[in-house]
Amino acid sequence: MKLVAVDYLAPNAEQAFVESLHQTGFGVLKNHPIQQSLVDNIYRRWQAFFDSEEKQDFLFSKETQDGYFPPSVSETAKGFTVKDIKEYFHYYPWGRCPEALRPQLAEYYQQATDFAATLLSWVEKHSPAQVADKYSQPLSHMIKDSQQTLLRVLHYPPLSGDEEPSAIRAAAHEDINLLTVLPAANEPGLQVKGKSGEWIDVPCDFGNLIVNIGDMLQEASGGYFPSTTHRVINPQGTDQKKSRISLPLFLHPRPDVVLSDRHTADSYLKERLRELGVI
Ligand SMILES: O=C(O)CCC(=O)C(=O)O
Ligand SMILES: [Fe+2]
Repeated sequence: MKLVAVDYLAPNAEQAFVESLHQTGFGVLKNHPIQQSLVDNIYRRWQAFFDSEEKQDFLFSKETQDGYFPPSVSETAKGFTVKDIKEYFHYYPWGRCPEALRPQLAEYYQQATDFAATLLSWVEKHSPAQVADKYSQPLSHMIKDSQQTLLRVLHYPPLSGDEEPSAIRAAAHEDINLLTVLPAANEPGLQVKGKSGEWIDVPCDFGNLIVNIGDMLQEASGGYFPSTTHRVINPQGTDQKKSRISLPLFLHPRPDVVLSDRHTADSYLKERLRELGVI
């Protein structure tokens, strides 16, 4: 299995991108319309936030799940017992955020959500008819006016050497949501699991946009679009001293959206969050 960046401006971009999502659960886009200077700026300013003690003033709320999640409470992936080596901030337009950082994050959230709606319309248009028949409404409508779409600012701190031996930055997992949109991080490390169990580096050239299928779209498409396992590995050598920042946007349907015979978005999300131990 190989992941190749699709040129957003190429005439066959839509088909090539959706085919990559079908084959691998991942699609990588270059020359896409999301403003790279905005992403750069967010990486820089949030690095300063994570380096400061100000973050303690924005501790997350267990009820609403917005705010700062310190390393001591960060996730343990399904099936693992050791916590990931990361801290993160959950941004929702209605949630807590340092005011000085809000305008940029709000702007990115809007741009990336709008672009995701376009990508979902590509997915729908290029789904085989028997797959598209399963969608309870157009995919791009499922996320319209959703209050659940989550922008996560992730900071993987430099390694100190006294991490638990088996801990990694993000243990192998699948995303819960419909679709994830992720600008290439400022350092490598993201890998996706291939069909024969091999780990493949996601092309992380600065400026690439990485898109992956989440469990909810796998559910809604009857498995045609696979929610592929991925992870973030630890850096080696002198790179151990470097932080890594990434910015996944997890597109969530409104809670009442029907995904399948078994699940609405809400019932699905609750089941998965309980498994993760965060609710
Ligand atoms: O940091 C990354 O590159 C990916 C993060 C990720 O997979 C996640 O938070 O679900
Ligand atoms: Fe993920």
